[in-house]
Amino acid sequence: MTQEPLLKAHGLVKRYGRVTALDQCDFDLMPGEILAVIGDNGAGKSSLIKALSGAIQPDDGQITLEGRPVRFASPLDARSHGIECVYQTLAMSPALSIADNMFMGRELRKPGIMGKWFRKLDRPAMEKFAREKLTELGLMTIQNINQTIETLSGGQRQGVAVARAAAFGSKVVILDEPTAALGVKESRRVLELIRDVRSRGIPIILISHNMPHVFEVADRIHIHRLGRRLCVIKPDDYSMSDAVAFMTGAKVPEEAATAA
Ligand SMILES: Nc1ncnc2c1ncn2[C@@H]1O[C@H](COP(=O)(O)OP(=O)(O)OP(=O)(O)O)[C@@H](O)[C@H]1O
Repeated sequence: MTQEPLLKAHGLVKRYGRVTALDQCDFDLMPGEILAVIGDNGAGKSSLIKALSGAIQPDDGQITLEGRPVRFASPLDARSHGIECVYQTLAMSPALSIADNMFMGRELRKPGIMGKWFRKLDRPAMEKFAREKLTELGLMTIQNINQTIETLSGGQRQGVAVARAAAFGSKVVILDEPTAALGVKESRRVLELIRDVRSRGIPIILISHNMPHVFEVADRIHIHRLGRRLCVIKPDDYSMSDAVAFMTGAKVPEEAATAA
């Protein structure tokens, strides 16, 4: 029995004035896989993940989640469908604690008769949840859940952002260049974390320019070129230099690879 894609897009178009960022772009993410998205600068990778995570609305095309058509009005809307995106900027508040950053807009509040915004934060419950999620992903090298984000290393910050996405992103986690600003050891930890998230059954879309990282963790690689999916390859079938040659147009993939 062939598996159906969990998240699928067909014919996505996004124009910014005279620039066509997405040009009839197709996409599919299978359940439980790590799918890398690679492409040259300006190829349209960010536009694709923004469309899939509700940050922009495509001008044309369809997105389906678990076989049902969806149209995300905002990132919040995509989140409510279980799609979490960790952008390069991480969107964290440096002066707030790890626990506070895990929630950000989804804080747990104590019970009461008043409206949500008037009830006190349930700090013990938030700290417990944050501790559990970080422990689940083996991230408890962080000593204190009340430590502020600004006191963490780059890798630990990225870890908290990934843990937050994995904790709330029940269906899909999208990571935009998660190892870009990190050293060798920290990158390694984040790659392990990505595998841990997959082992919990959550598929990951990984946007990266780092070919060794992509080839190390990806199950499949979506190669993006000139606003559309050029082909999908499996890391075992091609070399990194083949992938770069496809990305830049120096080499044309044979037909068979598009069905990978
Ligand atoms: N908000 C915007 N306004 C105008 N043009 C935009 C906007 N966002 C993206 N573009 C253009 O759309 C095209 C695709 O950009 P996009 O950021 O999606 O590419 P990318 O593959 O993610 O690039 P990079 O790897 O450099 O981040 C580029 O030509 C870019 O200049």
